[in-house]
Amino acid sequence: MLKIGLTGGIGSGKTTIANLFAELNVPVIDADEIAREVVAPGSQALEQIRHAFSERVIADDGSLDRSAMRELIFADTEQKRKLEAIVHPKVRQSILKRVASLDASYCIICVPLLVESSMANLVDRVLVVDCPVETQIERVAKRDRLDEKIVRAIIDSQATREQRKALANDLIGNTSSDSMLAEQVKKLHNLYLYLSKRQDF
Ligand SMILES: CC(C)(COP(=O)(O)OP(=O)(O)OC[C@H]1O[C@@H](n2cnc3c(N)ncnc32)[C@H](O)[C@@H]1O)[C@@H](O)C(=O)NCCC(=O)NCCS
Ligand SMILES: Nc1ncnc2c1ncn2[C@@H]1O[C@H](COP(=O)(O)OP(=O)(O)OP(=O)(O)O)[C@@H](O)[C@H]1O
Repeated sequence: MLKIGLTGGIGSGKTTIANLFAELNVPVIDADEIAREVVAPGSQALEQIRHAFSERVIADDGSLDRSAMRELIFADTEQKRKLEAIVHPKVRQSILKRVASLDASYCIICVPLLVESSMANLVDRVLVVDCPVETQIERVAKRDRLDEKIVRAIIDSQATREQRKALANDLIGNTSSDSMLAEQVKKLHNLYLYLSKRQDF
C-alpha cells in the first residue's frame, strides 16, 4: 500500500486537508491523535512522564496537563527532547500497527513532525501543506486562544517552510480561504490512485 505522509507547520491546515481525503474514503492515520492516546491516564507513557517531569505536568484528574507541558517544552529544548523520547517511539509503533491493519490502495499518515523526527521513513511520498507564518499564527491564536508568543515559540521549534518544502513530493498552498482545497485534494487523490497501481512508487 502506498503511504502518503501529510505534514506542515502548526495551523497550516493538515487536519483540514486530511478531512478532505477522508471524505474520499481514504484512510487517515493522525499522529497528533495517537500522541494523545499513548499518554492517556493509566498508560505506561504517562507514568514515564510523571517520573521524568514530576507532578507539575499532571492535572488534578490524573491526565497530562497539556497546557503546563506546552509551556515547559517550548521554552526548553532539553525538556522537549525528553518528552519526545518517551512519546515518539510509541507513536511510531502505533502508526506501523495501524498501517498493517489497513486494506486500501493508499493511506494518509498525518505527522506534524515528519521532517523533524525519524518518522519520514514510514512513508513513500511526502505531501506538504504550506502557508505563511503569519497565517499560521492567526489561525492557531483564533482556534486555540493561545498567546501569540507561545505560537511563535512552537513555530520556531519546528522545521522551516523551506526545510519542509525541500522534502516535498507534492505541495498544497493553503494561503487563503479560497485556496480551492477540495480541488487540489481531488487531483492528488487521482495521482495517488494511479501511483498505487504501480509497484515502483
Ligand atoms: C505539548 C503537548 C502536550 C501540547 O498539547 P496540545 O493539545 O496543546 O497540542 P497537540 O498535541 O494537539 O499538538 C498541536 C500541534 O503542536 C505542534 N507540536 C506538538 N508537539 C510538538 C513537538 N514535540 N515539537 C514541535 N511541535 C509540536 C504540532 O504542530 C501539532 O500539530 C503535545 O503537543 C505533546 O504531547 N507533544 C509531544 C508529542 C509530539 O511530538 N506530538 C507530535 C506528533 S508525533
Ligand atoms: N484555507 C483556510 N481558510 C481559513 N481557515 C482555515 C483554512 N485552513 C485551515 N483553516 C483553519 O485554521 C485552523 C488550523 O487548521 P488545521 O486544524 O486544519 O491545521 P493543522 O495543521 O491540523 O493544525 P495543528 O498543527 O495545530 O494540528 C483551523 O481552525 C481551520 O479551520
